[in-house]
Amino acid sequence: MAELLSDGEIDTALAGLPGWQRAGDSLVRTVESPSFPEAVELVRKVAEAAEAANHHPDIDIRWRKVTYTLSTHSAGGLTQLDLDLAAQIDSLAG
Ligand SMILES: C[C@H](O)[C@H](O)[C@H]1CNC2=NC(N)=NC(=O)C2=N1
Repeated sequence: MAELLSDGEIDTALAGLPGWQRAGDSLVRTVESPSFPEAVELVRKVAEAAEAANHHPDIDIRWRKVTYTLSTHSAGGLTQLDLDLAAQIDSLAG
């Protein structure tokens, strides 16, 4: 099982993930797309990446704004799996 990250490790990682904020045991980013179909298309790509990694975000779709919430539920907090998925979402979101 992936190991929980320390507060220091999370702070260091967040310095390189400017769109993301920590909210307790989660990382959160809201991505605004130009339109609803484009927002859903991004969700589809994120879903593909998440399924390939077997690590899944919570996703809240509100018109063209989508909020991704990352946490490793089995570990009860943040792990490297969440940092990796955050970086993947960033690269898909552009
Ligand atoms: C059995 C399977 O490995 C687990 O249920 C996976 C699936 N996706 C997951 N996603 C996330 N975010 N946390 C998990 O603990 C998790 N567990």
